[in-house]
Amino acid sequence: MFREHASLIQLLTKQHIGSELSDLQVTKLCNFGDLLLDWNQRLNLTRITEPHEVILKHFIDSMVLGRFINGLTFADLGTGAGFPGIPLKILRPDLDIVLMDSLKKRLDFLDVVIQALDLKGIKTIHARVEDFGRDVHYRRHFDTVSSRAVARLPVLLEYALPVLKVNGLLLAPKGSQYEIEVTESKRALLLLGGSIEGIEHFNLGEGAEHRAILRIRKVKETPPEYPRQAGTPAKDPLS
Ligand SMILES: C[S@@+](CC[C@H](N)C(=O)[O-])C[C@H]1O[C@@H](n2cnc3c(N)ncnc32)[C@H](O)[C@@H]1O
Repeated sequence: MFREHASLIQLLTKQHIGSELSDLQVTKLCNFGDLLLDWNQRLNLTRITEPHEVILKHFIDSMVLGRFINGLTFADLGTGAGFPGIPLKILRPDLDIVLMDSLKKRLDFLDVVIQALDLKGIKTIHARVEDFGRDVHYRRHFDTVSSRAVARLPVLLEYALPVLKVNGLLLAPKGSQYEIEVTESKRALLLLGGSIEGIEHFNLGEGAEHRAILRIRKVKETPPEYPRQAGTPAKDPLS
C-alpha cells in the first residue's frame, strides 16, 4: 500500500530533511508502513491510519531529529510503535539504536519489523524507563536520547539524563506549548545536570503539529538517586 506513495516519501524527505533516500531506504519505510497498518488492526499502535498522514506525522516527524544526533549510540525511550527510532534507523543505518518500552506487545511488533526490514544494530528492551536508567549497562551509555509523546519535560529529564553520557544530547520533540514545559523544568535541569542548548522549530504543514525540538545537553553527572523508583517521576515531577 505504501509503495504507491514512494515518490511522496522522497519528496517530503527532501523538503523537510534535506536528504535523498536510496531505493532501499524508501522500500524499508514502505514495508514499515504496511506492517504498521496491518498490525494496527490487532494492536493499538497508532490513531493515524491514512498513509499520507503516517508519512508526514510519523516518518518525517521522526526523521527531522536526524540532523541533530550526536555520536552513534541512540536510545528511543517509550518508543511505542517505533517512533522516532525506526525511521531514524532507516535514515541513519550507522546508528546503534535501543528501542525501549514497558509494553511488551509493541516490542513484539517492533521485533517483527526489525527482522522483516533486515535492520542491524538495533534492539528492543522491555523495561520501565526508570529501571532502565538504573541498569549499569545503560546508565551513562548513550550519545543521544529521544522520546516523543511520553512525558512532560521535567519527567522526561529524569528518564533521559541518567542514560546519557556526560556531554550527550537529549532531543525532546515538543508542541507549541513547549515554553510552559521549559519553565516547569528549571529545577529538574539543575538537579539532574542538563542545560537547554537550543530549540529548533519545524512546521511540517498539512495539519501536523508545530514542532519545537529541544536540544538539551547533559553538562554534568546525574546524581545516583535519580531516576527515582518506577512511577515516582510522573507522580511527583521535579518541577
Ligand atoms: C503515547 S505513546 C508514544 C509512542 C511513540 N514514542 C510515538 O511518538 O508514537 C507513549 C509510549 O511510552 C511508553 N511509556 C510510558 N511511560 C513509560 C515508562 N515509564 N517506561 C517505559 N515506557 C513508557 C508507553 O508504553 C507508550 O508506548
